[in-house]
Amino acid sequence: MTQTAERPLALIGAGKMGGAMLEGWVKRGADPRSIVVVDPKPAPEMSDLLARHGIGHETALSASCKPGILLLAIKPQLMERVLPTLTPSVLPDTLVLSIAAGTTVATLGSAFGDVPIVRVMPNTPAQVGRGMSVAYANDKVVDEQRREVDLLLSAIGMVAWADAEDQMDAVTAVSGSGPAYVFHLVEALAAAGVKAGLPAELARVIARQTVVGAGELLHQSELDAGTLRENVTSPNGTTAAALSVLMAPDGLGALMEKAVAAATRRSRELAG
Ligand SMILES: NC(=O)C1=CN([C@@H]2O[C@H](COP(=O)(O)OP(=O)(O)OC[C@H]3O[C@@H](n4cnc5c(N)ncnc54)[C@H](O)[C@@H]3O)[C@@H](O)[C@H]2O)C=CC1
Ligand SMILES: O=C(O)[C@@H]1CCC=N1
Repeated sequence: MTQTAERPLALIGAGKMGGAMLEGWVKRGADPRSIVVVDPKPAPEMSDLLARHGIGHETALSASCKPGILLLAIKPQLMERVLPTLTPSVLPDTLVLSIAAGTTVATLGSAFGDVPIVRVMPNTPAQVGRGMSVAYANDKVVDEQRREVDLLLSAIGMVAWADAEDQMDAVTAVSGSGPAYVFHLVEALAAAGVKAGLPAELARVIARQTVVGAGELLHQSELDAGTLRENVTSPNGTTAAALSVLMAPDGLGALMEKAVAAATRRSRELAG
């Protein structure tokens, strides 16, 4: 991170997502003096992390603090109330980053004026350095600032750039919310194992480890997901029997399409 004690990164909201990003940066050795956390009510684990690493914490951003980067990680519904309180701290060269679902560049611009703004949609695996972040920049963002954002986000996972702001709603639905779908898959697989006759604890352990192992294999392998799926599937075997259900016209594909469409719609609604 290139932020300094004089122009720190101010993290506004150290909850589940802002906290996951912070934890990712701390694990990568970020200089605690270059970060200020603003949260009126951080979770106890977050307060511990801040204390352990000597990261400054305030309940409101002090007027004297002029962050180099202002990272907004509060709920979209709070933006209208909180943004005006931050305006005095934003200088013309402050880079405003927002991870809020739905909150548009126009909304941020109406609070802060003609400043560089980047919307970022991260996800919680950032906490362990395996995040997926997609960024969209307004036309005030210069190449050096794009590199700065790349550097910041690549420290906690992969980074991609969207070239149109309206793509951010579908991005939110796929990668922002996506970890929840995978965690639900673990829950559903374990529940199905119980229905098939397994003790609950054994079903929980094997469902979890199967997703962990498949994710790690996907991570380490050069093969795409379809090929890795085929490698499990013996002709006329057990996997083929299951996939004939999951890949039926009304199977997982159709369900996923409906789920992603619902999340995309909700992201658009949050824009107001
Ligand atoms: N949870 C996730 O997986 C993801 C969340 N997001 C976005 O991140 C944002 C935060 O979501 P979560 O972390 O899940 O919510 P959260 O509720 O866990 O965290 C929000 C934090 O903001 C703090 N806060 C409330 N008022 C504040 C104020 N005036 N100033 C500073 N901090 C304040 C709260 O105390 C809380 O710690 C949302 O806009 C959401 O759309 C984006 C990607 C993924
Ligand atoms: O559920 C939400 O609205 C946020 C945005 C993406 C993940 N969590």
